[in-house]
Amino acid sequence: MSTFEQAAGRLMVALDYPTAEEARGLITQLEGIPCYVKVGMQLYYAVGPDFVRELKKRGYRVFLDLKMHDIPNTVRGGANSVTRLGVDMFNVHAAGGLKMMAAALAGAEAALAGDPSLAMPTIIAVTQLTSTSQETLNQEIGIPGTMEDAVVAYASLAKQAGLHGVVASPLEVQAIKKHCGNSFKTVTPGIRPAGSAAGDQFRTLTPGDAMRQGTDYIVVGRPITEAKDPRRAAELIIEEMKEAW
Ligand SMILES: O=C(O)c1cc(=O)[nH]c(=O)n1[C@@H]1O[C@H](COP(=O)(O)O)[C@@H](O)[C@H]1O
Repeated sequence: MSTFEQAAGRLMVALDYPTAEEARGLITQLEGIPCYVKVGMQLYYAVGPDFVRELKKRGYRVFLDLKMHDIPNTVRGGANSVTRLGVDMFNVHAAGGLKMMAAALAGAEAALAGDPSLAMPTIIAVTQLTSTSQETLNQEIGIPGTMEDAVVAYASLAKQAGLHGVVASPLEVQAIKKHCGNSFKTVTPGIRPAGSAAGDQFRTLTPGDAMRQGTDYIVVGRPITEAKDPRRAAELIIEEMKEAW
């Protein structure tokens, strides 16, 4: 059985806000809970790298979720910049291909070579967004076959590129671990505590069920940020994770 702190360390709270003030408001409410925080495009495009530096100064582990997807040279540069910023984790789209993912790793390595005080961030690839259904995958995106096969194929490619793990739904965790090994990290959004609205998420599980699938981290946004009492909502999620350990 895990402790509350151990379980909290595997929760990533999505700071999906338009201003630093609102993000700080949530952080203040979650004070003392040793969770990861995720800065995504809404907050980063509004407030930029200074807010990430502020989070690092305050001792948070930061997942910078910018989902890079561009030509290899551009992604190498982007990965270099975010590594120099000192983030603990960042992501790219696996759909960018092997060379693009390898370029992300090379960009991070170049940053480390230039500044030995930096640590290698965990670099992960988005396989298929958790808002994507089987039907959307086949009919709109144009990838045939099952969602699980598509996710596993991208995960295998990410591993081949030297990345450290993937973003996927909790429903695919077991297949990813089976094909890529247990130490290959899975970061799973699409988390919905029982009774909470799915919203635009399609491939979902509860926090407890996601942990039982063997995921490394769960990502939670609105079930915490839109709760009447966000601290209580986060505590209940961590308790559920802890029970399922
Ligand atoms: O890379 C991500 O973090 C991500 C990938 C994915 O496939 N699905 C997904 O929901 N996310 C992010 O995870 C968070 C989920 O938020 P909620 O749906 O509000 O819990 C959002 O910040 C999304 O941008």
